[in-house]
Amino acid sequence: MAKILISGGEPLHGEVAISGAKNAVLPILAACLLADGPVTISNVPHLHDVTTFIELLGRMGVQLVLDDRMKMHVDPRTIESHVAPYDLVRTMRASILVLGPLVARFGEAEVSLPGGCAIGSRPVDQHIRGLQALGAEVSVENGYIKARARRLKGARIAMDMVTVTGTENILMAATLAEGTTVIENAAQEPEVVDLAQCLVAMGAQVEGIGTSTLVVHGVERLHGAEYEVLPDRIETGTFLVGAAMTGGKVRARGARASTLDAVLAKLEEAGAHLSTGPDWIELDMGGRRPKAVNIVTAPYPAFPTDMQAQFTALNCVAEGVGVITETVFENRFMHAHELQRLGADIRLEGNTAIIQGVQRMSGAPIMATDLRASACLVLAGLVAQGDTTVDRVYHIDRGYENIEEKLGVLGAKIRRLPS
Ligand SMILES: CC(=O)N[C@H]1[C@@H](OP(=O)(O)OP(=O)(O)OC[C@H]2O[C@@H](n3ccc(=O)[nH]c3=O)[C@H](O)[C@@H]2O)O[C@H](CO)[C@@H](O)[C@@H]1O
Ligand SMILES: C=C(OP(=O)(O)O)C(=O)O
Repeated sequence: MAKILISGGEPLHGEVAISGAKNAVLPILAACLLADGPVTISNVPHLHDVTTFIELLGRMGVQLVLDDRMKMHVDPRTIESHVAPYDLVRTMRASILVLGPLVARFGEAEVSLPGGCAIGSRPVDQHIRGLQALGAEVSVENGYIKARARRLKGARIAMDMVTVTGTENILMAATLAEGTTVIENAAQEPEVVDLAQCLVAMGAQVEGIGTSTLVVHGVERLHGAEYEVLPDRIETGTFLVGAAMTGGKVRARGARASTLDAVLAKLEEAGAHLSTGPDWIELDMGGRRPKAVNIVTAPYPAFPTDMQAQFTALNCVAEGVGVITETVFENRFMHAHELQRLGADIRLEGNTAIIQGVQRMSGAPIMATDLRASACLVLAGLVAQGDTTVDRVYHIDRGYENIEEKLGVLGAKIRRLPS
């Protein structure tokens, strides 16, 4: 298994280009199943999850071509299978996003249950309940969700909790339903907004985009379109935290500050000087040590759970005590044990981590357990004295494009060790 080796101690300095958002491009690729013509997607990030999604759509018969300008041309007209098999779904939860589009457009879908993963049990009951409310017959047999419907019918659906992919699945399904669907307690994440805007570009009628109530007036058909994926706010936040932890100065180019309010507020609280423009964010730490910050994760617009691990790493070397409370996933502190191996002072109490910042951490071999945990460990390696090797970095390739190259350009001493 490939590892990443980091020799800590170099402040990050310079400019880094932000890629398209993983959590936006995946639902947008799923939305292509709804169209009756080709869709062209630009700003597609080169990520392992994107490759897996392309393989999934390809197995269904969808034609996908990446041109020399990094635009993805998706032609769903050749689809011949409505099955998402276990071997692909198990490697990527987002595969569940084909469920709504398949049943809405083709009247049937068979999608493997994604199952639990490292950060929590992650059930899909809300996806199933929402489709049933739209009139689909849904059963779970032999590990597969099987859904059927002649044509979905609009309904009022109140989600029991805010779920990002749950909202996305129901939103996509509702675009081709007969009549109007109201989704209450909908997720407001920027990636949900991006998907909704892409659906509108394909001819969908959606009101309330960006609010907790989405109103979808079903249409007979969706057509092909061109759409540019929004920049990745979590990748952006990760580089900014890296700059803050190392006392450096980094400009994230192609970033959208409006999607990062809660994260930028915490970076300012940590002592960073921030400036923003229409498509960039610059963080200047001026060589200072960050101050510890308290964080409570929650659905957007509150602080994102996908940035929790990175701020846990920041608190490890900050001045003072930081308390981090994780309210979205029940098992998202596995990085804490690995950070302790570097000398971090962390006490876990249920869903809370109490972190006493230390003057310095020291390099050690550590192991990534999930995507954002691996990013957090790489950040910790940037400030730990000596060499840190992060094992199981396949997790990081799911969601970060060329992370070691991008950090290398910013001055980090980092390289990938082949397996
Ligand atoms: C591909 C993608 O976009 N992934 C993101 C998405 O994951 P994902 O969409 O899977 O996460 P959800 O928003 O659905 O999960 C939020 C909470 O709701 C629970 N839940 C969810 C659905 C359901 O049917 N039943 C249920 O109980 C989950 O277990 C969790 O505790 O949002 C998460 C929360 O912002 C992010 O961390 C992930 O990066
Ligand atoms: C948890 C994440 O992704 P996924 O939902 O695909 O597992 C993430 O992006 O941090």
